[in-house]
Amino acid sequence: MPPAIETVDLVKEYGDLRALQELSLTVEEGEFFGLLGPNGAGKTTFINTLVGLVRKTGGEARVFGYDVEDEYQQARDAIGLAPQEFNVDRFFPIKEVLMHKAGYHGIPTAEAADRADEALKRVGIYDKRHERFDWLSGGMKRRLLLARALVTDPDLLILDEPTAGVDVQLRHDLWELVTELNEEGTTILLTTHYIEEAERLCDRVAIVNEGRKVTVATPDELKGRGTDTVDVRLESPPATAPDLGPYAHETTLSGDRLEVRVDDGGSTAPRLLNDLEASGYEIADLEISRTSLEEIFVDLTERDDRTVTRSSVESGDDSDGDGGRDTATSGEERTREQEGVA
Ligand SMILES: Nc1ncnc2c1ncn2[C@@H]1O[C@H](COP(=O)(O)OP(=O)(O)OP(=O)(O)O)[C@@H](O)[C@H]1O
Repeated sequence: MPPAIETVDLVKEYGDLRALQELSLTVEEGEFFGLLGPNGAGKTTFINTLVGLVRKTGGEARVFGYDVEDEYQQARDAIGLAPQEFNVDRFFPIKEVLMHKAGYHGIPTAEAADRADEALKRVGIYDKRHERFDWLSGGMKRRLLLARALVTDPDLLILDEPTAGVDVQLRHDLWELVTELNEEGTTILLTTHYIEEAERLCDRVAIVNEGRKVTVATPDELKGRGTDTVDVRLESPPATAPDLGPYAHETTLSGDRLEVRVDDGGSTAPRLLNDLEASGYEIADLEISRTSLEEIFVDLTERDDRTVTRSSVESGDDSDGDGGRDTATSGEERTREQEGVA
């Protein structure tokens, strides 16, 4: 079976701007894969290339072995996309929105109606099926985007910041639902600013920055690359920080607290304690803090205007809007988007 997503040296230029720079990524079938990166890193461009909303400038992109341009329909039929922006026809009852979507993918009307009901039940807004999109709350709109992505029963579900701006309850509901879908065999590509979300859900994550792949790893591997801090409280602190072995990358003493940066806090702490005790220090307390994925992410993508959020605080990125973007979008790209084919 070919990979769910395979890109080789993928390039996208918008005029002078290289939004994707030789980006090669492989997502295996059945994976829950996270795409992380600061604002403007190229995540949405990557997704839009896969679903045919953006025409690549160079390189290759395949979905389950189908070339996203030469075999557009086969590739597109395998994907369910819940986009970042609400690109939904506002004037139709939401059940019809879902039926139209199924229709684009060649699903007959009666079956489309059943699938629409099923998808709306699955995301928990079946009782709203006769209402228009505009009348839904923000959280329900997010649920609807997911239902629309599910109505074609896709093998690859792409979620572009699905929990941006939703409340904690809905975030947890969505996490549960996408975990279930993944367990049922759906491959998932998720972009998110919430590090906690990637850590909790993803088998592997790719960190991208300025259109380039920085790294691909499991969340645990990534965390393993950071340094931990062992925080020791000393009974009778010395005037200056003690000299420790080369395992201590940095040693800072403030009052009775000695902070030591090491590669792996769990395995280094006993040695550190021994060394301190052998030098005559009495230890009152010890605490190890692991580097968070967020810190690693920031290290890897360091920029002045980065936007990374850890909690349920809105990242504010929704406001980057569409202003000016369409100028670089071809007529065909725009038409597909407006038709809700995305
Ligand atoms: N249609 C377009 N025309 C011109 N520039 C564009 C267009 N779409 C995206 N860009 C630019 O390409 C770069 C990558 O944008 P993209 O939206 O893919 O990033 P992103 O990682 O999804 O960001 P965010 O996290 O803010 O959604 C940015 O510099 C953006 O301004």
